[in-house]
This record gives sequence, C-alpha cells and structure tokens, in this order.
Amino acid sequence: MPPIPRSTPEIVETSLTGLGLLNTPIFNKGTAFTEEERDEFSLHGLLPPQIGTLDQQVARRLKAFRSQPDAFSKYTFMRDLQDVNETLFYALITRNVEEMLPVVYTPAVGEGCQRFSEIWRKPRGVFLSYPNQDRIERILNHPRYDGVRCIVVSDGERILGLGDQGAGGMGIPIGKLALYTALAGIHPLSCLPVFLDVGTDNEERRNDPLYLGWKHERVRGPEYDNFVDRFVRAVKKRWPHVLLQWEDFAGANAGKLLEKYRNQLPSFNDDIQGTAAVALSTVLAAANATGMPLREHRFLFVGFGAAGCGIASFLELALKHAGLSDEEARSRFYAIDRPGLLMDSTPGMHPSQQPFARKASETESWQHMPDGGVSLLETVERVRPTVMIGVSGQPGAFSEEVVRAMAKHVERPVILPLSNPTSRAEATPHDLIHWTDGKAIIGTGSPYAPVEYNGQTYRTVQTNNSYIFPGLALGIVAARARRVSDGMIMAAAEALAAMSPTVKNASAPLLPPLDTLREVSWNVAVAVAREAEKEGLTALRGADLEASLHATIWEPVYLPFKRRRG
Ligand SMILES: NC(=O)C1=CN([C@@H]2O[C@H](COP(=O)(O)OP(=O)(O)OC[C@H]3O[C@@H](n4cnc5c(N)ncnc54)[C@H](OP(=O)(O)O)[C@@H]3O)[C@@H](O)[C@H]2O)C=CC1
Ligand SMILES: CC(=O)C(=O)O
Ligand SMILES: [Mg+2]
Repeated sequence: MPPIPRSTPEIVETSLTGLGLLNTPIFNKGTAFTEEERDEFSLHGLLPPQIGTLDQQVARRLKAFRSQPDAFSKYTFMRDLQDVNETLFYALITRNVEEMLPVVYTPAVGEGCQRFSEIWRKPRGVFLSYPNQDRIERILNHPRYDGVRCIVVSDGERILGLGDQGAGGMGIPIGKLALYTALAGIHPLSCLPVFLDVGTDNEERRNDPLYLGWKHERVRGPEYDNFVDRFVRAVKKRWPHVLLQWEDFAGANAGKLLEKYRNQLPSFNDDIQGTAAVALSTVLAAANATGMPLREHRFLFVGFGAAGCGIASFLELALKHAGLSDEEARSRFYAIDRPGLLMDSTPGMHPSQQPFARKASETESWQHMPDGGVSLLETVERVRPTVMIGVSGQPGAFSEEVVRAMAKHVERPVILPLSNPTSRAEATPHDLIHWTDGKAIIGTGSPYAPVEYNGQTYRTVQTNNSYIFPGLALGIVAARARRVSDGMIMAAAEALAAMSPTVKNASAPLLPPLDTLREVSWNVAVAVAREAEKEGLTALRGADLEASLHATIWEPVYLPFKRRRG
C-alpha cells in the first residue's frame, strides 16, 4: 500500500511552564523534554535527570500495559495514560493497533462504561446534563473548545449491547474519538466527546452511591427532544462546520435524530450508517469468497433496530446498483425482531422497520408460534438465507439448531454475529465453525482468537464500524463537507470493499488486517472527500481538497517547544 501522506511537523508554542505543562496531556512529553526545554520551561527537578525518547517511553508503557492482570485493568491503564500524555497514548496505540483496539474499544470499553463512576479520575469531554440546559451555550463557548472540528455524542441509552448505562456511556464517545485520532490521524484537540445526561432508567446505576450521573429517570418525549434541540442549536452556533456523530442512542431516537438533523449540519449516526458500510463491505467480500454474486443472496436479520435497518437499507441500495429492480431487491430481506419475523400484521413497528416487513399472507402455510408470530428457526427453514446478520444484542440468538438448519441448505453460509461486546454476540466463531463443519464465513462485532478445528486454523474478521467511522470523519472534516450524504457512506463502503483481500484471493480474509486500519481510514477518507466534491457538498476542489486531507493528519510525535512570553 502507498504510504499515507503526513502533515509537516510544527513547533509547539506555549506559555505553560513547570507542573502546568507536565499536567497538560496534549503537551506533556514527560521524560522526553530536552535539556534546553527543561531550562526554558522550569522543568528541572520535576523530572528524573535521564532524557528519554518516545520510543523508550512506548517500550516502558507497553511492558507495564502487558503486566496488567486483565482487560479492565488494561482499559483503566490506557484511560489514565490518555489523561497524562496524549502523544504517548496515541503512539502506543498506533504502533500496536491489534493489541490495543480490544482494550480502548470493544470489548473492554463495555466494562469501562459499566464501571465508569468507579474509575473516574479526570475530566475529559463535556457533560451536558438536563438540569444544566440553560447553561449549554455558556459551557460550549469556553475558549478551550475553540479548535473543535468533530463531536461524538451519546445519551448512553444503548451502550453496545449492554443497554442503558447512564453517564457511564461517556466511555463510548471517548473511545470512538480515540480512534478518530489513532486510526485517522485527526488532531486530539479537534475532537470533543459529549454526553447528554438525561437521566437513566438503569436502577442499579441510580442506586449506586458512587454513580456520577444525574440520578433521575430518563427524560423522554418533548422535553427530551427540546433538550437535544438546544444542544444541536448551540453546536451549530458555536462551530458552523463541526461534524456531529451520533453514537449508541436507543433504536427509536437513533433514526429520528439522524433524520431530523442530517440536513441541518454535517452529521451521521455511526450505528446506522457506519455499521451499514462495514457490513456491506463484508458482504461484498463474502460474495467474492463464496463465488455467489451479491444479487443472488437472501438476507436474514436477527435484531432489526438502528443497526439492522441501516444495514438493510444500504444492502438494498447495493442490490439495486447490481441491477435488481426495487421489488426484487426488497424481496431479499427478512427481519426478525423481538416479536419474531416482521410482517405487515406486526403491531408497533417503527418507520424504518416497516418497509422491510413481509406480507403476512406469504407465511400462511408456515408454522406459527402461539402468539401468531413466526420464529427464527421456521424462517431459516423456509427462506434458506445465504447471509444471517445478528444485531440484537442477544447472546445465543444464533442457536445450534438455527445454524445447522441454515448450513443444511447453503454451501457456505455467511454468518455475522455483530453484537458487542463479546458477551452479547449472537454466537461465537468457535460454535459456528463446529456447527457448520468449518463451512461458515464469519464476521464478528468484537475480536475473537483463531479457532482450531479438524487440524485447521480459522480466523474470523471483525466486522466493526471502526473500519469506517474514523476515515469517514476524516473525509468529512478535511473536506469541510456541508452534509453527509448516502453517497458518501456508500463511497466509504466501496473503498473498504476494494481493500478486501478477497478481491485477489477468494480464500483470503474478508477484510484487511487490523494493523492496516490507518491505511484503510486514509483510503476511506479520500473516497468520502471525493464523493463530497462530486456531489457539490464541499467548496474545496481537486488539489485544495487533497491538501486539506494531508494537512488534517496529526502524528503522535514529540515536537520542539518554544516559550510564549507575555
Ligand atoms: N459490529 C458493529 O460495528 C456494530 C454492532 N452493533 C451492535 O448491534 C446491537 C444492536 O444495536 P442497535 O441496532 O443500535 O440497537 P437497537 O436497540 O436499535 O436494536 C436492537 C434490536 O434487537 C431487538 N431484539 C431484542 N431482543 C431480541 C430477540 N431476542 N430477537 C430478535 N430481536 C431482538 C430489539 O428489540 P427491542 O427494542 O424490543 O428490545 C431491537 O429492535 C448492539 O449489541 C450493538 O453493539 C451496533 C452497531 C455497530
Ligand atoms: C461498534 C458499535 O458502534 C456498537 O457496538 O455500538
Ligand atoms: Mg455504537
């Protein structure tokens, strides 16, 4: 792969000195401050005499990281490091992506959110709580946020598959933005994690004396909508070009907020659109691997909320691009949600589910459950899906019976248990490989160790939106795109699909290895920015767009410091 262009290093100019400098994570170099810098910034005596290098610091921290007893301790170790020295934090991640990703991101970030109040140390990001709603503008107007170019916001109601985590949900915007920087090179000071604290319906959290969020039931209805609206209006006023990424909102709010705001500012919902892009790339790669073209596949979803509806919409678009009529494309989808197979007779569906509901008449001769619904097993037997996608957050939803039934009818079943974290996956690769006699083509939301079966080693890819959102954000921010179109999401998916090792070798892994995520993000960013240019969504053109992409890249390296006086 061609090397990613880097922006030219600069000099850091600051008036901070002594402990003030050492306690500012974005400036802190710790033992790597040079002799001259120690003179200039009054650092003598605060640091041991040996002058270190970033390489040595990375080696030291890596050793300490590896000596942590478990994933949660590693997560806290990394959160602490981020609050002490950001350059070192990002150097450690970028040099060890495969090892660090499961810690700063899923699955460990899940426990990080559940135990957020227990491990809270230092402020990071902005908490906007419902009782503080009159102060939103004032809070965001602080000069410390002058450089913000992208925001990831959550209200903590659907944290991975772990449900309502209240204020602990802040761990997700922090983790996502860490990947903006680590994987796409967006400057840490451009990134602002925001948490909208509207209370929590998680009683365990509310009853926890250590809980740090607003101890109140979730605010819902018009009060919730108005609160979010005040936030978005304040954001638009403060930073007219900022990118707003919605993350881990519960099903009903996720789709509603995206539709309401996507035409008001550059904005995307990662669970709906980022997930759709990575799932589409994975399915395109699986089509290469199975030799069965996309247009011949039948898709069965288990869990049809924000992520499920998003994936289905983009797969449908791709089927139409592949030449299917609207009707033919729609006919390839079956969606199981809590009531079973979604049919036009199913009560209480939300608007994004309805278009994918099947006609009840179609299932007249099928076996029905006592409540009139159709089960997953019955749907598998009748439909013979070639691709089964799990986004339900229900561990065990892909039971042995269901998987064996699917494998009976399909030579290479494509099975994607995408729910996170690991404890919420619909099935494990180990089980899927055993139940399908090694025939399943698998993508999981969180990472898994390779599986040994019949003397062969099976590796599964991580079908996670982390392949998409960092590059998508870089493309949007660098292009200063006015909006985020479906075309830009599709461009991201196609850029990733083009990098699938299956393009050259059908038996290779579906997605590029995790340690190439920086290259992936760069390619995704370029494709997204070019699509914005093509659709007239950016004022930047050709060489200017290219230059802006390059200039946006920040590297975790130590720069020389100069004292600002007066
Ligand atoms: N790999 C990746 O990149 C991503 C993975 N995900 C994962 O997908 C999962 C779902 O996310 P998201 O779609 O945003 O969440 P939603 O809450 O919007 O959707 C989940 C859906 O599953 C339904 N459901 C619950 N129980 C069952 C069941 N037993 N059988 C069938 N359906 C069921 C829910 O119904 P009800 O509302 O009634 O509970 C809901 O409609 C999460 O675990 C998340 O971590 C999400 C985004 C990206
Ligand atoms: C990966 C992700 O965004 C989720 O599980 O919600
Ligand atoms: Mg998410």
